[in-house]
Amino acid sequence: MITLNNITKNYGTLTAVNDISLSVNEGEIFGLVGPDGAGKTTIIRMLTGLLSPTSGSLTVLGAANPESVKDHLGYVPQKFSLYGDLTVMENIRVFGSLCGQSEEQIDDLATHILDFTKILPFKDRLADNLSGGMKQKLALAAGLMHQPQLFFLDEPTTGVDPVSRRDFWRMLFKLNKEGTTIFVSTPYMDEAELCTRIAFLHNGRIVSCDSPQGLRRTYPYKVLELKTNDRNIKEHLAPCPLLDINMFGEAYHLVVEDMAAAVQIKSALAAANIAVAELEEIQPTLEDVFVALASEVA
Ligand SMILES: Nc1ncnc2c1ncn2[C@@H]1O[C@H](COP(=O)(O)OP(=O)(O)OP(=O)(O)O)[C@@H](O)[C@H]1O
Repeated sequence: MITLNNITKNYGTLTAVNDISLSVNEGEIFGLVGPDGAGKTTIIRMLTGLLSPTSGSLTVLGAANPESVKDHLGYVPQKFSLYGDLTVMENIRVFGSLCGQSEEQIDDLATHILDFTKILPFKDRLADNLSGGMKQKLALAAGLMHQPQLFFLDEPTTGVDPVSRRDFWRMLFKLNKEGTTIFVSTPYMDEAELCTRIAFLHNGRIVSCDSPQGLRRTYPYKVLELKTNDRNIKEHLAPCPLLDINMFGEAYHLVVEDMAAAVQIKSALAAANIAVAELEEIQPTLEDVFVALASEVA
């Protein structure tokens, strides 16, 4: 469905995408995962034909020029521009008319898609008056007016509340089950978990590409989860052989070479009179994996 061969994109002297190669198969939900500025938007814009690579080659649905297959591609850009002074239905009709369909076809399809994206009850509401989550659903609906074979979504849930994000992903799963291949970028590791395969992007390079389970298997360290209310843990554990400490919600993830470090950690905590609710080995999260991979290449 997609191949990228040694793709580089420079903006002046800045290399935004650096010698990237990957392929995406039909039926996948492929995630491009990385922090702000990693190069996600640039890659999606090259794959949708909006930007040309500086060097390297690519194919999308078998075509070297994505422009030539654009009727089969859907694209929800990161900054989707809705017509705020038009209603939901009017916005959708605009996108339908760009696909060269008759008015009747557009109305039938729009009703079906607005129903699918659960915004049909709001079809007469001005886009400006939609909540953030509903705006994203409208963006998804607009992208679907193409009935795409391959659907690109650039950080579609950034800034959307957790419930709407879950709702949004349910729709992506359903679309995927119905045969649409999905290529989605996200900075969220919980969304990365939902993809069939992900490419971790860091400073324009792919640092690893595999299924979430495969990436976890490559993790070379152990992670101990420490639950405590104390917020000076880094200080107390300074003498211990820790590779890294990161906060995850209310807990700390302590990265260690091997479990022998646990004994030292426990005695350092006891010496500092720290009440520990829990200290146990856990499976590394994708965020643990990403942090380790990113620091290897930094
Ligand atoms: N038109 C441009 N001109 C110059 N630099 C650019 C341009 N577009 C992007 N960049 C730079 O290229 C790098 C990659 O940007 P890109 O938008 O692709 O990353 P991203 O992973 O999508 O991040 P974000 O979520 O912040 O958009 C960044 O350093 C960005 O500042």
